[in-house]
Amino acid sequence: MSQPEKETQGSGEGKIQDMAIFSPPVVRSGAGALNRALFTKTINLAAAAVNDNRHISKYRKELEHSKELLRQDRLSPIVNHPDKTLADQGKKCLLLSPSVKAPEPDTWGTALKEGVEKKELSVIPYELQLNYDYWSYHDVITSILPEELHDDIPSGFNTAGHVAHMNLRERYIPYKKVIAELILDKTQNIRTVINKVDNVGAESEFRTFQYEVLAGPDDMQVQVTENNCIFEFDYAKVYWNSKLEAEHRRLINMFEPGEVVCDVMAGIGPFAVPAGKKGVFVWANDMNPESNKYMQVAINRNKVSQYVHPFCQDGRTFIHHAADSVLEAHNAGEHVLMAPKPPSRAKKAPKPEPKRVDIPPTISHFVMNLPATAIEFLGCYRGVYAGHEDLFKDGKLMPMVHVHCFSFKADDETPRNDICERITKYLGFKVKPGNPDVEGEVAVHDVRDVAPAKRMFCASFRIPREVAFAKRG
Ligand SMILES: C[S@@+](CC[C@H](N)C(=O)[O-])C[C@H]1O[C@@H](n2cnc3c(N)ncnc32)[C@H](O)[C@@H]1O
Repeated sequence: MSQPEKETQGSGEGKIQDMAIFSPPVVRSGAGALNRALFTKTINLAAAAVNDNRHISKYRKELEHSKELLRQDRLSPIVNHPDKTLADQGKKCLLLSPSVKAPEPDTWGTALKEGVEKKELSVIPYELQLNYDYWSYHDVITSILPEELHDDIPSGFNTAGHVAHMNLRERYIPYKKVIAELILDKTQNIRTVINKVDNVGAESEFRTFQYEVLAGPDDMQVQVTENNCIFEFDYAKVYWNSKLEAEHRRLINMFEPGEVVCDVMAGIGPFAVPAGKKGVFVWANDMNPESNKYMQVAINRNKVSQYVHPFCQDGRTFIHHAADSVLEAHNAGEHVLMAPKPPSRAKKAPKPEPKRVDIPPTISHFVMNLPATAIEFLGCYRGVYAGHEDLFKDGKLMPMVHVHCFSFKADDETPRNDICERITKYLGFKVKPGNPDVEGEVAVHDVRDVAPAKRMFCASFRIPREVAFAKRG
């Protein structure tokens, strides 16, 4: 087993080599448990003992300027004097670069020499103690993993509240416990580390995954804040991806207060709940009963129940159902009363009336974030407004669909053309890349990388009139 290392300074080494003395001991102790004690190291340096503390900042500046001061991440160059009696009197030292040797005045620069001549400084040896807490995740893991695994060190993970979710590659599996403990130690607010267990074909229709707990308690009940809303949920039972926050915000920014949005695969409501908070009516559906349950929790927690209506249906049937039930709600005069801003105390103005906001008759946006298959649901828009041409007269725009999907990673038009071909096939209407406000044209937004050759996109287009007003089958 490797032992804690004691490193001494070589002489006449280059700067890069000097700084290598700050790397952690190499501890290739295998895949077992993380032995933090092995990461203790003593580094022999020189220090400038400052005789009068009033001179500290002057010499700190001068030695920094002459590059004799130690500059090392996460280390302050000002330390207590190594002599306990002097330290108790408050005496301080400035740590010096490894190229300065205490017993060799010819390694001292002018600032140091002048300070010594004036008897304001003395150059002394200094044993710097570093331990496990000092080194970063990357430092420690590099010293544990064998060199052949250094090319692709696992460093990224998804988080959901206090849970770090890894997707470790096969060759790092023997080190999974060590990696997880390190992540726990070196990442603030992480209490549990899990690894996705790859069972071919086991990916659930609700986009949840099988996992194994690598470190910390098996506690998947998490709380996250996204787009100013709080979500509490069981990460083992519902879909959540913190990397989608910007995409959620991008679409939410397109929704206007008082419009209706239909989120066909809403999950626990990361589009719906913040949209509701800005006064958008949302028909929010998810087929997973657990998502529906936690969406209700988020609706209550964020006080958006007037605006966000949760449903638990198959998205395929929900598209027609939503269009019909929004129209019914409108016809029934459903509305919200918005509390007015309280009048300023100075003015004795009468209390303003609450503002009435009616549910409009039609849906302005449909959101479909189920990238693996949502395009295949597009046939369900056929007849969504059958017999309701009147609702879209006088220049009223047709609803906009935002459908998420995967395609190839390429700098040219290939992914856009591929997506439009698939939309054409499932919508039953010829579309091409272009301006989403023009019938038959689609704007394709590049959302994020998901795999080396695969990206996630969002295709936005208005439902063609021929599709929306077709007879229902
Ligand atoms: C990728 S997640 C997206 C959830 C949410 N929109 C978000 O951005 O986090 C897809 C969701 O679709 C739901 N789902 C899967 N099949 C469905 C279906 N046929 N109808 C409605 N929802 C479905 C899953 O339960 C899951 O919550």
